[in-house]
Amino acid sequence: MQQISDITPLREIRRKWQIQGKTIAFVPTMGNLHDGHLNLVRQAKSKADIVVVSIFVNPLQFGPDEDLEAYPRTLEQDKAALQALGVDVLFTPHASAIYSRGLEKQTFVEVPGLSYMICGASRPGHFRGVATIVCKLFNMVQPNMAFFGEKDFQQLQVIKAMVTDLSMNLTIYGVPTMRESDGLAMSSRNHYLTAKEREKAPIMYARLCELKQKMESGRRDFSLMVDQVKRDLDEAGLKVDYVEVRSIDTLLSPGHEETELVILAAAFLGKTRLIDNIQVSLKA
Ligand SMILES: Nc1ncnc2c1ncn2[C@@H]1O[C@H](COP(=O)(O)OP(=O)(O)OP(=O)(O)O)[C@@H](O)[C@H]1O
Ligand SMILES: CC(C)(CO)[C@@H](O)C(=O)[O-]
Ligand code: BAL
Repeated sequence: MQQISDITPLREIRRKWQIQGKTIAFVPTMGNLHDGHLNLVRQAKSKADIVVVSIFVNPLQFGPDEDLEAYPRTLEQDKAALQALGVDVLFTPHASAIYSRGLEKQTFVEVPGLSYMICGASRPGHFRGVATIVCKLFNMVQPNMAFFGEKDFQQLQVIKAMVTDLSMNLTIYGVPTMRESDGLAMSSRNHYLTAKEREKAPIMYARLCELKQKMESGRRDFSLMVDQVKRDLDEAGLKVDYVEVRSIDTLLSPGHEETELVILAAAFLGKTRLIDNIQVSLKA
């Protein structure tokens, strides 16, 4: 595996692969890799000749009071894991090269609508930061396909909308969420949890699973059931940001006829913001 931090050598190797007729898969990350990330890499390897992974903790997607400084950085450990999986290139750009004119002057990409709701309402500017960095990374790596986790479901929808709206020439794959054995979605931010918080954390997914089951068995009083989930999480000591039932494609509130839904939730457990989601089909 080759580690590249500058854009020029990345473009050179990209040109070589192009001449050789190789297909290129890309997995963007912020590092501190766990099995959820590694599973994206495995999927990427199964579909393309070449796999490029990026590690870049993107300042543009963090709010002023968020955890940019504290975000776990574990490059050596990450490199060993990616090497073992047979990744071809690890791209680790520096912020000064990515945002060479400074964050304030940076041209940005914003996907309207989808970026302002749910997580976007709680984290203003977050999805603008995500869309901008992903667009820039796509321009640098020029992949044929890119892989994103369903754990960040709204992010996946924002990226798909950006790719469609800007006529980008690549395929986006969503990969199911990898979980710990007690159901907690794997996340780099789980490291912030104290031992006591870690014990409580699986309750969010457990309540989402129960809600899904009730919906699929015919109950249609979504808002009453959502309120109950919020109360349960609150009683368990989580500070709920949102629990929402949305249409899977648009992430808008579902109409009566819609059958393909997603339940999305975010809550603080101490200082840690946990997010999760589960897909629901009312057809069955
Ligand atoms: N448990 C998981 N299962 C599947 N994909 C995941 C999982 N966790 C993260 N990903 C995906 O990995 C990619 C990189 O995510 P990121 O580096 O932000 O990791 P993270 O663990 O989600 O960290 P964070 O704590 O910032 O949410 C994204 O596409 C994300 O959706
Ligand atoms: C897609 C991403 C790498 C962009 O910084 C980030 O939002 C993430 O890790 O999910
Ligand atoms: N996994 C999404 C990146 C973020 O929370 O900033």
